Amino acid sequence: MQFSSHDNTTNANIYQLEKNSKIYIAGHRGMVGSAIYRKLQKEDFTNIITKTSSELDLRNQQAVADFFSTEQPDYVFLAAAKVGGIVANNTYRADFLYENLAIQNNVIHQSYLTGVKKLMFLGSSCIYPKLAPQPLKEEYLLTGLLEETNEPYAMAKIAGIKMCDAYRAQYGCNFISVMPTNLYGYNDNYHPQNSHVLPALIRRFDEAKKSNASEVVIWGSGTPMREFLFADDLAAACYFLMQTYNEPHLINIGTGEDLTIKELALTIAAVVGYKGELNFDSTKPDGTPRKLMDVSKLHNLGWKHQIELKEGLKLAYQDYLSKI
Ligand SMILES: NC(=O)C1=CN([C@@H]2O[C@H](COP(=O)(O)OP(=O)(O)OC[C@H]3O[C@@H](n4cnc5c(N)ncnc54)[C@H](OP(=O)(O)O)[C@@H]3O)[C@@H](O)[C@H]2O)C=CC1
Ligand SMILES: C[C@H]1O[C@H](OP(=O)(O)OP(=O)(O)OC[C@H]2O[C@@H](n3cnc4c(=O)[nH]c(N)nc43)[C@H](O)[C@@H]2O)[C@@H](O)[C@@H](O)C1=O
Repeated sequence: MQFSSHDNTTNANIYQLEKNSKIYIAGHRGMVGSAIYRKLQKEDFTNIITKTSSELDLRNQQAVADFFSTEQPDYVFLAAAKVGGIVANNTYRADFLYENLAIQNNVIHQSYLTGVKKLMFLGSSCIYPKLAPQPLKEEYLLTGLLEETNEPYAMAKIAGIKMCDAYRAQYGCNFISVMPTNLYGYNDNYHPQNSHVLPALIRRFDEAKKSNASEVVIWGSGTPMREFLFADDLAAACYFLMQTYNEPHLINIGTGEDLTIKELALTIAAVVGYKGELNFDSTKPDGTPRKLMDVSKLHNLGWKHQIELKEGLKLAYQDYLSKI
């Protein structure tokens, strides 16, 4: 193992993923983790290890230490987290901060102790300042105040980025941080209150269509802008970066295209086949006015998304229908 200087530059040993490398996907039943699992299976990886949260609670320091010292994974995708939409983030503020810090502290530290060759930490676009210039460049991290509704979650994610960088700088660990934009896809969370906007509206429009409701409630003003990436595209980007990217700091993953929440609602209504009216509920928070990712760093490395929003929405709606 090489020792690094304190300037956070890349001094970690670089290894190549092998088809029989032991790969731990933390959070493999979630939307992102299951997409990464599918991708690795498709690429013929033969030694993927997984645990559900009831088999291994990643908040439990001793349990995580025992797991890592027994299993000794070579590579780790850290896709386990407490995740939710704007109201869940704002309501369960303590849980979002505590649980995410605990999970990432345990997994990152034990990965260091057991000599994991490379770890990928998944952050989120909410780490950027609420009113940062658009599109969001990686260097805008910590240049302004965060959006209030998800500040605890964002603080945990920022700590995760800094932790990966600190372990790289002090111990030469090849731990990388990727920042996905808002995601959707198979195995999404369709909870009426706690989910993100896209799955929430798929459900609400589908229920309204089936009950012949004359209107559908959309939270907030409908004017905030969001960018959406299909989770299987995200998994492909994670796989690409796990093979090719070995730098400190962070890298954005997104499409580089966004739309208003009203436009999103109208697009989902068309995919679902709902023909009634939209009713905007101004008692609900808007959150950040816009968070469009600058994806030039990722594009320059040679990766671009494949699944456009309309196509992804059809796939997500089919998945929703297959599960209700
Ligand atoms: N969804 C989105 O729009 C975005 C997500 N991200 C990031 O991507 C990552 C994955 O998110 P996503 O797939 O959507 O989330 P999900 O809620 O779909 O999945 C989260 C997974 O984490 C696991 N998990 C949660 N708590 C624990 C725990 N205490 N111990 C062990 N496992 C636990 C769950 O395991 P189990 O099923 O076994 O209970 C679950 O499978 C997160 O880091 C998130 O911050 C980033 C940007 C946007
Ligand atoms: C991924 C990202 O997700 C969260 O941030 P967010 O982007 O604000 O997430 P959201 O999907 O919940 O909302 C997007 C917009 O949509 C509006 N909106 C309309 N109607 C519904 C609705 O029915 N549900 C929800 N949730 N939002 C709705 C809502 O009012 C807001 O203006 C972070 O907390 C954090 O978790 C994070 O990193």
